[in-house]
Amino acid sequence: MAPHANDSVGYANGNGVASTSSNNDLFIVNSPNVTYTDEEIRSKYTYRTTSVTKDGNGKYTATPKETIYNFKVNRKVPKVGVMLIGWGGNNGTTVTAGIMANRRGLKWETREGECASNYYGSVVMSSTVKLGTDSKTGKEINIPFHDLLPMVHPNDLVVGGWDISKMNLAEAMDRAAVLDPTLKYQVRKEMASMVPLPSIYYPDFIAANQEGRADNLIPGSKASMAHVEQIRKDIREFKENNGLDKVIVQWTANTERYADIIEGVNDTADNLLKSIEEGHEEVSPSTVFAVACILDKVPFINGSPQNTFVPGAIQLAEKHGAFVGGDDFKSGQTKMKSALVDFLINAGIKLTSIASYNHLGNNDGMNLSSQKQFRSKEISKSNVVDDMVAANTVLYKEGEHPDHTVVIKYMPAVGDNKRALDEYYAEIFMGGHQTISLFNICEDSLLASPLIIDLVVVAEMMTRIQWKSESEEENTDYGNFHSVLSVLSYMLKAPLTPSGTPVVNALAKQRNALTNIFRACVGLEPESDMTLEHKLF
Ligand SMILES: NC(=O)c1ccc[n+]([C@@H]2O[C@H](COP(=O)([O-])OP(=O)(O)OC[C@H]3O[C@@H](n4cnc5c(N)ncnc54)[C@H](O)[C@@H]3O)[C@@H](O)[C@H]2O)c1
Ligand SMILES: O=P([O-])([O-])O[C@@H]1[C@@H](O)[C@H](O)[C@@H](O)[C@H](O)[C@@H]1O
Repeated sequence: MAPHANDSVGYANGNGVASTSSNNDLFIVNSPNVTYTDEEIRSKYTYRTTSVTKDGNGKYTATPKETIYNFKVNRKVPKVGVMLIGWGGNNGTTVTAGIMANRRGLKWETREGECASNYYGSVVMSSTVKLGTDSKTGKEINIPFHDLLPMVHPNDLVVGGWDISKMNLAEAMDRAAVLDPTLKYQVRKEMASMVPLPSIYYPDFIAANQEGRADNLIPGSKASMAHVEQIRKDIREFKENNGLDKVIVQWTANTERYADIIEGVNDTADNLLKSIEEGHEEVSPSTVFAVACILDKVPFINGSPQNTFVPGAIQLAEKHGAFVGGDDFKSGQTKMKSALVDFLINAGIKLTSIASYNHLGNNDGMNLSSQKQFRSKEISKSNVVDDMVAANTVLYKEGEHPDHTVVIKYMPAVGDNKRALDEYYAEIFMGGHQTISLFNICEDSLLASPLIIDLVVVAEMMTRIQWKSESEEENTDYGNFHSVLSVLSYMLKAPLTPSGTPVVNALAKQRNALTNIFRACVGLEPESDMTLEHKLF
């Protein structure tokens, strides 16, 4: 893997600019459609699709279509900070300690022996993509995903954030009870020096059982934009105090209830701003944070299932050209579901029932023991099969779908080690049935933390990618991707997409979209897996 900014032979030299020399890059694309300078990679990419029309007899006509896009990637790897809302929680403390341990190359004793720091579970840091095939042997050449584009290295991330609990991160790490004591011991001093910034707490949005934690609050109400302005100030100061080029903000605080969508309150950008100005009680803390970030074009990602992005927030993001993404980290039970359902339905097996139960004992589980907060999670965990079912009209008639139930119970004894029990029931050939029963122990925060890292790295990368279509005037400026970063969907249960565009939950499709968009930025075709070179000879 190419060295990163802090290594002696840096992928990025002193001022963070990736060297022009291809020697420091793991690969260079040899194509007339790709050019490299000190600052940029530019590519001319032919996007091939198939346009389909249907005649009166229901017959389709498929017409291949080509659109040429020009992509521009800023190669300068910036100094990036991530501010977590809910920093003192299980995910927040775990991801912070994890980055710290990786940065220091820590090892620690466990019952199974010595364990070394790693980024397992991060698609960016621990998965590979196929670059191509060896020109001589024809064998696949796979490279680390992280080397596909000049991405930030998580070891270089500066972490901070807010929490309604004033507990320092060492004590909060103990409260989370996720990491091994022999690891905690090595990071304790540094973690103890980290104290979450005061946050905003509107009791009606999270479970009443969270009230005991709320001892670290920004005073006053959200009225007159006071909370928005405080959050904006917090982000500015974090950036200045740490000498950062960029900050990404993520919500990993507790699951909120859904906010009612009310005309005149949160249905438009102007109404939402006016409602916050007036202190309207139906604007949630997560939406207030989102608005604060949007106003300063700080990318904001929602790792929880609530509808933070009310219509007014989306409209505001589009108006400001700010990046937003969400919802709800896709960590364990649902990630498995989105892969298994994809496999079953694409294998022509008629899934007819999904029973999805889990119990867990962490604070998130306690918050979810309240019906309104559970409802937010039930929605995000239930909708994840819709696109796969709708795509197979052979198995399912219009509106037909498998039975699907989601149950979550709070059982303190198991802590963060969620027990997920699933039963998939399906019809198979000639009246047969297949029953798949899964028992999946998901150490929730150890599965979610790498996703927090991937969301930061990919979202930041997206701020350095611009595009324009070939058909536009030569002097037309490049533009950013749409404000709603649907490219983040692989890490999320309920992917947010631009209004009117389809929601894709199939895990393989999500990963292909992410990988192939990054490949296109360096002028490489999507990986088709046809391997005709091994079939036509
Ligand atoms: N595998 C996973 O852990 C996983 C997967 C998907 C989604 N999530 C979501 O991630 C979130 C965090 O999960 P967790 O296990 O870390 O929960 P947690 O309860 O341990 O941490 C949440 C933290 O948020 C703080 N908080 C609550 N309201 C706040 C506010 N308004 N401002 C600032 N801080 C606030 C709490 O004090 C707590 O420290 C939850 O919403 C959960 O549903 C987690
Ligand atoms: O990602 P996943 O394992 O399907 O879903 C999980 C839920 O099953 C769990 O109850 C909840 O506490 C976690 O926050 C997470 O959302």
